[in-house]
Amino acid sequence: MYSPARIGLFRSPEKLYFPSDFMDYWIVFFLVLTAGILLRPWLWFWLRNSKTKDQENQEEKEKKKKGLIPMGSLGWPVIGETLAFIACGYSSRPVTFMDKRKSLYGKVFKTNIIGTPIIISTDAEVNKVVLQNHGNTFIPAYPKSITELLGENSILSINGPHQKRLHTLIGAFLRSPHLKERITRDIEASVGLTLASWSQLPLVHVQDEIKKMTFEILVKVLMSISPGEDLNILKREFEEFIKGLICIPIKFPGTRLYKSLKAKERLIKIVKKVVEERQVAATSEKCSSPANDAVDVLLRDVNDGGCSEKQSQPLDFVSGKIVEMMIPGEETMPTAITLAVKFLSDSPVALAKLVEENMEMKKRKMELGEEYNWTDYMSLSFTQNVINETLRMANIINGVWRKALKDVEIKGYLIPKGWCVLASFISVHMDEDIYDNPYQFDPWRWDRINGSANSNVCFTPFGGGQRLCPGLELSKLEISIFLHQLVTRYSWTAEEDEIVSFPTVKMKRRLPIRVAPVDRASSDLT
Ligand code: HEM
Repeated sequence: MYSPARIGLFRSPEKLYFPSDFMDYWIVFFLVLTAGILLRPWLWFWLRNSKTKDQENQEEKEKKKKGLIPMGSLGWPVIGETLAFIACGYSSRPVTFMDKRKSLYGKVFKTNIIGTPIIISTDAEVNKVVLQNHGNTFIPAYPKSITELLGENSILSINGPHQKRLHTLIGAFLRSPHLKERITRDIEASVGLTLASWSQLPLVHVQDEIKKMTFEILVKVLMSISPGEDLNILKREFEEFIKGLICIPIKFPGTRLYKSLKAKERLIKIVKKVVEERQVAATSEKCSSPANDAVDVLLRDVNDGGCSEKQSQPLDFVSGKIVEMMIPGEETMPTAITLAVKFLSDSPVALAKLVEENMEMKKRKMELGEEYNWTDYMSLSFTQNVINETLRMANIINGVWRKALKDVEIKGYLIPKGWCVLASFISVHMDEDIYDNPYQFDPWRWDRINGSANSNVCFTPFGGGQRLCPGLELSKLEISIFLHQLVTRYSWTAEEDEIVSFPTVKMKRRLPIRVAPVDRASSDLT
């Protein structure tokens, strides 16, 4: 509140009557007016100037932002550069799309695919930052049909602490020596029966036939179901379900998406029966032994109060997660094995070395009268080189799509909020500045590359960072066992075939081969 005493400087204390107060007001008014008149030009200039500076800063920021957005072309309205992208996918060099733009705009560029403006990174370090995802800036971005089929709480699309928790839980189980020891016997049995049946057939299409085996092993790991009628029904429903992963996202009776969603409901029902039986057994016996399968792992977690927000329907939650975990393993494993057979069929020198290494171990084991341990398979260094080289060249998951939740700057490139980024693994795997003769199947290159393949930012067939594939070690073990039995007990001849990369990696003719048993122990190794 105004108090005349505060301006006592302008009056004597004895003149404290109304006109004096009135004068005080006048003096203040006069001073303010004078100051206002004198300061006005300066104020006007200052305000005008500072406004311009704000604008300038804003403009500067926008300019800088624009300058940082990677260069590139968004192509035609709506379709963007989709046609060129798909055409390259169907060719024998799917990476041509990226290579062409890389040479025009640099390692990170923008484009537009299927109506989505997207930044593609062919730079291993940028990919690493995207995969590490510190600060949870990126979320997975899938086509609409996939998000519809997965549901919003799927392990493949959730983020933050729940994703981390589930990832750690599943990863710890899939990497555990207990599982690997136990599953080694199951894998050996499945591979043995599969190869024996192949040798009875005049012609085998590896890509189709191997799926029975890999699915059988996957289901064993996830819920301990053995071959039989239940497994056959499960397989049928699962195949119907995944047909809709890449389809037009229209959902009404008769459409592909609708049929797949119905198959998912039936699939969850079958899995839930297994989960319910296991829950009954779990409550009747106190279990302290290590988990035998993923159902055990998830049930124990929900019973211990984990994943608290899903506690209202814990058995539905567990069943849903089991079905979701079938997706990443179902297609990738058969493709990896099929392409290993393809590359070895075309590389007799590498095959001879593989036979030699595996026969040495087989003879040693026979002499000692020992069973194989999972570590025996993983210790075969050339076999591991063959697997790494297969995964590098096969590019089964050619990259991952993410969406930026805010503006992110990586290595001087800006990924604006709301944009998608494709971290392209295939571009790095086939980059001749990183790998000499990248199109040549050369397992020996892994001896020349310093450091482990598992910690190499230029080698990411299993992704990396927060979402690194939890099935990595299990996959390598399964492929090792398959290759061991194939090359130590059988020989094969493959018919001509080609790899196609769109929409997923496949053999054009499903890789037809003829398999025959051989007794290598008593014959020459080559
Ligand atoms: C050669 C075989 C395989 C390849 C090449 C492969 C590749 C990948 C890749 C690249 C990712 C990361 C996806 C992303 O970042 O968005 C991933 C995630 C995943 N994979 Fe695999 N995978 C293989 C086998 C398996 C198997 C056998 C299983 C299960 C037993 C499995 C389970 C998973 C799961 C659950 C995730 C999601 C992890 C998460 O988002 O937290 N994968 N896989």
